[in-house]
Amino acid sequence: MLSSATTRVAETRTEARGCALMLQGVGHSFGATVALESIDLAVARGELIALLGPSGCGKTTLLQIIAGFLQPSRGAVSFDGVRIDRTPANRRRIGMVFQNYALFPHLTVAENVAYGLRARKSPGAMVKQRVAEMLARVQMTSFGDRFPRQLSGGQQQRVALARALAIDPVLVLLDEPFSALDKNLRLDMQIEIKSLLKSCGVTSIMVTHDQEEALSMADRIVVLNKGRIEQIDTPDALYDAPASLFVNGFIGHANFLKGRTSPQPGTIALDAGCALALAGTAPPPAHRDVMVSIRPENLALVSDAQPRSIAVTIRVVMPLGAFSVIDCVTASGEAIKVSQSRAAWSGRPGDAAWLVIQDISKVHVFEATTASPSIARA
Ligand SMILES: Nc1ncnc2c1ncn2[C@@H]1O[C@H](COP(=O)(O)OP(=O)(O)OP(=O)(O)O)[C@@H](O)[C@H]1O
Repeated sequence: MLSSATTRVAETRTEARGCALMLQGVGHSFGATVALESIDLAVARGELIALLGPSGCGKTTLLQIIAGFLQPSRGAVSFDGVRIDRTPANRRRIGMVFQNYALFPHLTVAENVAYGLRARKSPGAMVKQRVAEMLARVQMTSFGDRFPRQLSGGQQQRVALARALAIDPVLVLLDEPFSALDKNLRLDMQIEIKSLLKSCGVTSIMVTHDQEEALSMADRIVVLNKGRIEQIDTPDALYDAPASLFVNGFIGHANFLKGRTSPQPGTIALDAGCALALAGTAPPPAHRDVMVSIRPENLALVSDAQPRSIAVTIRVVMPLGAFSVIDCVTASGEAIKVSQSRAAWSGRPGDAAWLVIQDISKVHVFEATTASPSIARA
């Protein structure tokens, strides 16, 4: 009979075989600074993962550990079930795309793409064929003889990706890949690079502090905060069911209103002066201070009081094309933003109005007092 330790090792190997990259208890400290606590993450083959979080949360440290530029202080990194945390970076077959592209300025586009293959001593004919293949893939065939300085930001980005993919990597790591591009080009490049990575079927991990970028690109997002994982989920699940107040505030826009749970199960008295009847099956306990999160698009402004509506005064109306963002204030002094079709609201600053919650099941309630608030879904 197997001991429990042996069984656990066997289970771990089986789990590891089912995914491309596995991090188990990975932590890192720079002297007294704990950059990463204990990260557990399993990435499936072909998956595109975004590491998302505010400045200093440990994204770059984690990426460097995966790339092999940094040895973790604790834990194990495996690829296809094999430990790689002692494998040097140049033997991991990982393609990197950096923030500033990091193309070699003295090499042509074709030589840049060929660089990793030549470093691996691939035969000349094979290098030539692979470079042509990669340049065609990123639609840069006619740019092979140019130097990086003769390219636009978007074109340099494509070359950087072609160079990363040329070595037929098991993993592609992208470090803030769009931050040097202007806003208009950024969305086009996000679409292009996502479809390229997906068509190659390569497993990819992208670091970003831009939540919209993570939401639009990734299959799953790892939200990091102070060196710890707050939540790993699909973009939709993170938006619709945030596991903590931090995730709720970090992903998308949210209004947070103070309130207190009433003795009747599932009822909350808002400081803003109305009572909410929650729709979920797990209401928070009675007599607790709570934070109620309501997304701006889950509110509608109306000009007459309705049952369970929140009385507000309009402060600012910001027309944003088809939609307007309307900034209001409650009688208790709390600010609330509403996102509403421009045609649906014609009020002006100073007007009294009422807010109606559109879908109570999309309202989230967090206990206000704990450092790591537990969620009670409305
Ligand atoms: N070489 C280093 N020496 C000491 N502390 C470091 C070093 N590198 C990072 N840190 C610290 O480790 C923590 C995590 O840093 P890291 O660069 O991984 O964060 P990040 O999420 O990538 O931040 P940013 O988005 O600003 O790049 C921070 O507190 C940072 O100050």
